[in-house]
Amino acid sequence: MFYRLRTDFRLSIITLLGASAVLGITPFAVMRFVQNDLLAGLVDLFILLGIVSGVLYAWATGDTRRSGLVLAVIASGGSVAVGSVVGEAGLFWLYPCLVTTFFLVHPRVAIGLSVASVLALMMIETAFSSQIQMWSFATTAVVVSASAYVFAHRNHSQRRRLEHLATIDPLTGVKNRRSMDEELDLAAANAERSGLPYALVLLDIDHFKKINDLYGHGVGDDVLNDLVALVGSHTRWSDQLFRYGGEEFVLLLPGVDGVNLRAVMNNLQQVLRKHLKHPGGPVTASFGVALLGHGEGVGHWLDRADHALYRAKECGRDRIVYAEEADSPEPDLASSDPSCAPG
Ligand SMILES: Nc1nc2c(ncn2[C@@H]2O[C@H](COP(=O)(O)OP(=O)(O)OP(=O)(O)O)[C@@H](O)[C@H]2O)c(=O)[nH]1
Repeated sequence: MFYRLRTDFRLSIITLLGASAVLGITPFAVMRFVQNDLLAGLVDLFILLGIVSGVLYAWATGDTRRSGLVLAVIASGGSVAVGSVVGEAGLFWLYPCLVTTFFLVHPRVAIGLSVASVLALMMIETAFSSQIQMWSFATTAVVVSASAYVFAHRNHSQRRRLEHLATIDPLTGVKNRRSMDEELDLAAANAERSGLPYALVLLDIDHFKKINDLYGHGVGDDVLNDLVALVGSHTRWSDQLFRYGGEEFVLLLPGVDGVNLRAVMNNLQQVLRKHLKHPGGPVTASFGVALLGHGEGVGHWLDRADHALYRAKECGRDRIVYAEEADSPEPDLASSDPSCAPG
């Protein structure tokens, strides 16, 4: 529970709104019923039930987008209703609602809801005791909304930047190993559900250390970037490339197997052979390819691709090796005697 609150910002705001509603509105609802003010009591009760249902829905489904919108509408509409039923004492509820709305929905929607709430209250004459009070209320509501907008917008862009930094390899701009783990899990789940074939390619530049040693790290970095650009421009938009570490990459190919997979791999190998270069000549790469087996775990899938890559290196590099089927016995690397078919 605490983990979800720590990692899901919108869920934490929704929960805070729920807790504030229960603690803040319940005493007023009780008081209204005790004072026989049925209408105000029912308004409070409906707002309370609406907010609590929204919070429970968000926790049960994880759909904080939809529940955030519903809660923002309930909170804004509720504060207008309270202001019109109980008059100026109810106006103060709009301020916390204005602020939380900006953290629950997209800023444009929040602006729309805030303007609509303030205008609605201004049109309901019973909400204010004087014109001065009405305009003071409108002005302060605009100031609160503007501040909330700036803060929410900044918070949103910083979170997006952090997410980007956490998932992208800074040198090459492709996704890093962390996002790869997530995407492979998604691929395995999707394969299980839909039966779509998935191929995983471990791609490792040959003798990369020599390139660094001979020409310097800058040239090595350029080779890595060139490789990423070449792979990107010779694969489909649905294929995904990840930097696995150092000079090793993972390419995830959905929807290909059999002859098509071999055609894709041969084409990729030819492209790299032809276009990937360092100042002294061509750069080659070795490939380990594994098709996801039925019900196979991601770790096992990666291991099979890794073993295939190991064999490609053992056989002299610059070649593609296809892993055994997932349900074949594990190749014993220590004693393996790879049959080195031409690459
Ligand atoms: N320029 C550069 N080099 C890197 C980067 N990350 C790792 N390396 C280097 O990549 C080299 C990897 O060397 P090895 O693991 O020996 O692999 P290799 O020389 O390609 O040999 P094989 O894979 O067996 O063909 C090391 O020298 C690392 O310093 C990077 O971001 N930029």
